Amino acid sequence: MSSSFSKSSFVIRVPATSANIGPGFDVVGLSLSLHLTLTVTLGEPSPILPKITYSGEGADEVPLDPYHNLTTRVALYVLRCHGHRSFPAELINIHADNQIPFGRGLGSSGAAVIAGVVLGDSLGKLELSRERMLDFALMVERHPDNVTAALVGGFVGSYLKELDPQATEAAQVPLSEVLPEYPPDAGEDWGLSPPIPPFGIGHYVRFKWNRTVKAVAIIPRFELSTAKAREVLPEQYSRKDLIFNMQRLAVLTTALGQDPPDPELIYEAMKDRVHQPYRKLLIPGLPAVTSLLTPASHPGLLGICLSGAGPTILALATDNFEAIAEAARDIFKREGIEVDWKLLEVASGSSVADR
Ligand SMILES: Nc1ncnc2c1ncn2[C@@H]1O[C@H](COP(=O)(O)OP(=O)(O)OP(=O)(O)O)[C@@H](O)[C@H]1O
Ligand SMILES: N[C@@H](CCO)C(=O)O
Repeated sequence: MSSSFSKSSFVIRVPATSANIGPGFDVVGLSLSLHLTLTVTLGEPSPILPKITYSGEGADEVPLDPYHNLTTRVALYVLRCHGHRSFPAELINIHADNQIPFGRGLGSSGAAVIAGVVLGDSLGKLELSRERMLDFALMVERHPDNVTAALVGGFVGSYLKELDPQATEAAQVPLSEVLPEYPPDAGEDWGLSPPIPPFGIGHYVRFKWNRTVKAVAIIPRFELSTAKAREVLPEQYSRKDLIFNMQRLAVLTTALGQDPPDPELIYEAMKDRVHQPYRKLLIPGLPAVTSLLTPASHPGLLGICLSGAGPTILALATDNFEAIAEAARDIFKREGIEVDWKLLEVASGSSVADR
């Protein structure tokens, strides 16, 4: 990932992601072909704060003040950790064009965070490694599945490393210290002592992916915040349920790379007992969609699950995409829920390019 400041304009592109893929709660993520694209314009140094313009998903609700927008707040965090007091004076405009719907389980916040880390890296000419970028992202979004897949692309598994007590404390500082209220009150200095991430918070590996497998995203027309969808989960699980998920996850990570893919194996391996059963209360139609659509009823279907924290449903398939999506639409309709659907490919990770 290159970052040069001699460019007058550059473009950052970050994909959507689907986390969990059934049993891999907070562990696996898949990058998908919807993007958050930032076009960054540099010019003559100016004391005026950079202007943010925005189009696409979330345009009616996203803050355009660089001190309040998630992406620019994260960029400022990265810059502050490297001795910069504020945005560079040469930063004139950031245009964000976003295809990733907010609060639907397609990793919009993870993409915004990764875009911010990459932006901070480029503006500060930091040349951070991907591993170090992940450390910064994990100080903001603390489950690694979405941000890792958005950063590196593909079908990815990740874990948070067990750090020594001092580093553990450093990695767990409250979010309000990582992304403080900006700007400071008049006369106050926000200083140059933001919480620096420890090194190596997250580790990841990319699994094989069979390119004939596509993702049908069935997207209900309502938002569900990740925070709300995590609140309904229990603190503890039975041994039986954990073994159920681990057995399936171990099979799934290899099964989705095999050629040809085995629908019987994958369908069962995408079942989950750790998060989906609890989230059905927030997503009417979820149990019906994940149980009534099968490879027998819809040839080409491989498996079906909740995408991230929901409410989007992800169907992995090699064929029959429209019939799968329309069948899911009918089930949601019975619950009074309208949906949109998109056929998506597995995408590359985040990138920076000259304009
Ligand atoms: N491009 C963006 N720019 C600024 N803020 C964003 C952007 N995208 C998302 N956000 C913020 O993230 C929030 C959505 O995050 P949330 O974690 O609830 O859902 P999600 O990331 O879409 O879903 P999931 O984490 O389940 O995949 C939005 O309401 C908004 O505040
Ligand atoms: N693993 C996370 C992904 C959502 O960001 C969850 O399911 O809550």
